[in-house]
Amino acid sequence: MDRHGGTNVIELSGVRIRFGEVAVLRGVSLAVAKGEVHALLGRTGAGKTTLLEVAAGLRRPALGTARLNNADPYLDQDAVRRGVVWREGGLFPGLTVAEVVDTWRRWTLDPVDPGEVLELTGLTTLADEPFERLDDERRRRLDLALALVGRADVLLLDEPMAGLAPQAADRIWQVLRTLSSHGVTILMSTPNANDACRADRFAILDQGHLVTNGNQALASRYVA
Ligand SMILES: Nc1ncnc2c1ncn2[C@@H]1O[C@H](COP(=O)(O)OP(=O)(O)OP(=O)(O)O)[C@@H](O)[C@H]1O
Repeated sequence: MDRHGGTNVIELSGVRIRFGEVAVLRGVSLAVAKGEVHALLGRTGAGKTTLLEVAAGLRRPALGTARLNNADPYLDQDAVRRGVVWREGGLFPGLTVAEVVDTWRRWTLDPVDPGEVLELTGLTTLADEPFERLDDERRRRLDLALALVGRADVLLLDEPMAGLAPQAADRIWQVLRTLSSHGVTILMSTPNANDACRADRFAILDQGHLVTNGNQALASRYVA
């Protein structure tokens, strides 16, 4: 049971993935409760993106199971509204922030009101700004806004603070906390021990194994 009295939204059990001779995930189990922010801490190449791909239903484990709201995310794309943000977001040149959101909404069934996503991500005052003028941190917030357009219940975020200065990373954390307080479940990867320690819980991915219930002392050994 999670802290909202429901079951876990994300559940991975014994997940194994191998690329040729290389075993990247060697039996990884992980559960994330509704409204929880869960970090995956690991060095470059540890397999964090691969794990997020499994949770997003983009990759099927050779062994083990993945469940989002009790459904297989690979087979049942509609069981849960998921928003996924990879490190290289792809957007539309020449548009303002509001136009980017509007364009995205046209591709989405039953999209959220644009004002709502801009407010949740703190972009309301930047609605008329050409998105190319946004700095890295605001671009990340726009990526989050787009991920939310489809009423995502689950966000899978690949290194959402990568390359940001501490103050800019704080701003992203504020947005994640707002989303979590609205019941959005978040699984994010990070190579940064400090960010991992700011999540509700974190787990360390090391040599294909997940060390759950990571603590701060353990995390500091894994700083990238
Ligand atoms: N499609 C693929 N084919 C072969 N090897 C792959 C493939 N995708 C990833 N890998 C390898 O699997 C390992 C884990 O990659 P992954 O991208 O999941 O790690 P990561 O923890 O996200 O690291 P990074 O921060 O570098 O992205 C790496 O050694 C990578 O080279």
